[in-house]
Amino acid sequence: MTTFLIGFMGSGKTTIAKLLAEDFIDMDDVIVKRIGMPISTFFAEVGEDAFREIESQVLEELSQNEGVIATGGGIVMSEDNRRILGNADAEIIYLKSDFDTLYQRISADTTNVRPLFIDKSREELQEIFETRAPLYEAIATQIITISGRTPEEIIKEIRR
Ligand SMILES: Nc1ncnc2c1ncn2[C@@H]1O[C@H](COP(=O)(O)OP(=O)(O)OP(=O)(O)O)[C@@H](O)[C@H]1O
Ligand SMILES: O=C(O)C1=C[C@@H](O)[C@@H](O)[C@H](O)C1
Ligand SMILES: [Mg+2]
Repeated sequence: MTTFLIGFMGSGKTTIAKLLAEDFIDMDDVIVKRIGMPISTFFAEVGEDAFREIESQVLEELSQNEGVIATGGGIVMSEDNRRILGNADAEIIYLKSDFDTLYQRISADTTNVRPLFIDKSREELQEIFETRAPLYEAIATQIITISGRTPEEIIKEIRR
């Protein structure tokens, strides 16, 4: 069985995946290895479109895998990606949150500076969030509200 974690930047996909399975796969890490540079550098030097193509390719490959997979926050933007996720015999867990919580976390996370955080204003990022939110909801098989809850509380609910 495959478990995909989906959700906006900062929703805790990587954090929760790590707690669910030691040998989890983080799509962003797979992509960083493949492109040989940080995602923010790739966005600046090659562009977001090229990133999205690689992201789709990686998703296609990983959809054959077993185990826990943390996806990139933008995975739901492509119809192809949504089809791959929908066709995979997989659990798709949406880590749902309000925008303010996410923005606070993204701003505070100095170890992982997201390219969209650098490039966009708060208002632009909120617009992206509002476009994506219904897409995450639509493909999820389980929706977990994460605001105000610890990672331990969240994995307890996922396992229940
Ligand atoms: N339940 C939680 N409560 C408080 N802080 C959390 C929680 N889950 C994650 N965090 C913190 O929020 C930040 C973002 O978490 P994480 O990197 O796991 O998100 P992500 O969904 O993988 O983001 P991205 O899509 O950018 O990869 C980190 O600093 C992490 O420590
Ligand atoms: O939300 C997004 O569009 C992104 C989220 C990250 O996981 C990375 O995949 C990248 O920074 C793009
Ligand atoms: Mg992550």
